[in-house]
Amino acid sequence: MAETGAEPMIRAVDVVKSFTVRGREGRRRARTSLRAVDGVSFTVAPGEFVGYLGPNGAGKSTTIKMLTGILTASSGTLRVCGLDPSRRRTALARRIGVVFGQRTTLWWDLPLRDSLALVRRLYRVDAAAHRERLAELTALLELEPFLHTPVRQLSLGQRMRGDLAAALLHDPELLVLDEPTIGLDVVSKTTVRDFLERTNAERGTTILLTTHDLGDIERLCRRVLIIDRGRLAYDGGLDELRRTVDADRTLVVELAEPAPPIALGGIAAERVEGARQWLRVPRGENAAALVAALAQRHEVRDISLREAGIEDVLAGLYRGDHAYWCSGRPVAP
Ligand SMILES: Nc1ncnc2c1ncn2[C@@H]1O[C@H](COP(=O)(O)OP(=O)(O)OP(=O)(O)O)[C@@H](O)[C@H]1O
Repeated sequence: MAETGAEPMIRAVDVVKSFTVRGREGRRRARTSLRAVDGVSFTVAPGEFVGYLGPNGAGKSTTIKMLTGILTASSGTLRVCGLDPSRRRTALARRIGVVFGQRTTLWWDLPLRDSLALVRRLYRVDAAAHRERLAELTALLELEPFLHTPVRQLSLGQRMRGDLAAALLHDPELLVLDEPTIGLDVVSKTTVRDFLERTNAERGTTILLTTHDLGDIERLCRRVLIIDRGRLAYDGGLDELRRTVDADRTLVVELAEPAPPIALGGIAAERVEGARQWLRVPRGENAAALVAALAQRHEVRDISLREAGIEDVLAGLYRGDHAYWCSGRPVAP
């Protein structure tokens, strides 16, 4: 992370959240303690756009609930905008915006416009400032066509745009998003991503984004934090992550005619479709030598080498393909 002299927007030091889980041990009822977040430390500087990633059940939502004061940490230190979230929840609410993609904070039966007016009162936003900000958000998020529609009649994409407006009406310093593009179609996703990018770049709003959407990650997150089984496993840039993991590449070969699966040394075709074959090139393997050997043995029409995308990198990490991943130690960016 680029450290600045400023106070971090988020500071987490050795944060733990344990839950008591009821289960059975043989025929006995038993209570066990589950560490959903297990000693997580990181900082986020003002103006950063950070992805908070990890497989299902990794501890992302639990972290977000602690950051926003919904849950109290079992131990460790947490400061958001310099405040302890669980003790200063109301003060913090005026300085942050939160959007949960799976549920709305808007009033179900009210038209969107009235819902947003109520948000103004909750956050005690001055009427003139509200008018100005609402006009701006209405234009950016294209809310006009459905401002007078009750929230319950809005499509998912319209509702998400309404929720984003509600979260940003009081011009918060930090925006925390939990799966904001879940279930949205391509056009709505693009609108939401464009909007988030602009909000971060032009207003300097710090954004922490939890998502499983690879498009969100590639498009928006310069830095990612990856959590697995409650532990922080990576903190650094997306490009460094690709390089650190050095995931396998794929050679796509178009032969002159269909042939049985190619086998060259230890490398075999993983997929065959007509004359086209896909070969996984392991890390450290010399792709040029492989191409030369292929050309000697087969009549090749076309060949291309596909670098691992972020999808391959994350899939490898989540599968536990990489040693450091299982150790749970942070990897230096
Ligand atoms: N209130 C709770 N009581 C007991 N266990 C909980 C509670 N909330 C979460 N957990 C457990 O804590 C772990 C982390 O859950 P969390 O919801 O933070 O994961 P997540 O990374 O957000 O997952 P997903 O991507 O599936 O939303 C899981 O094992 C979950 O079952």
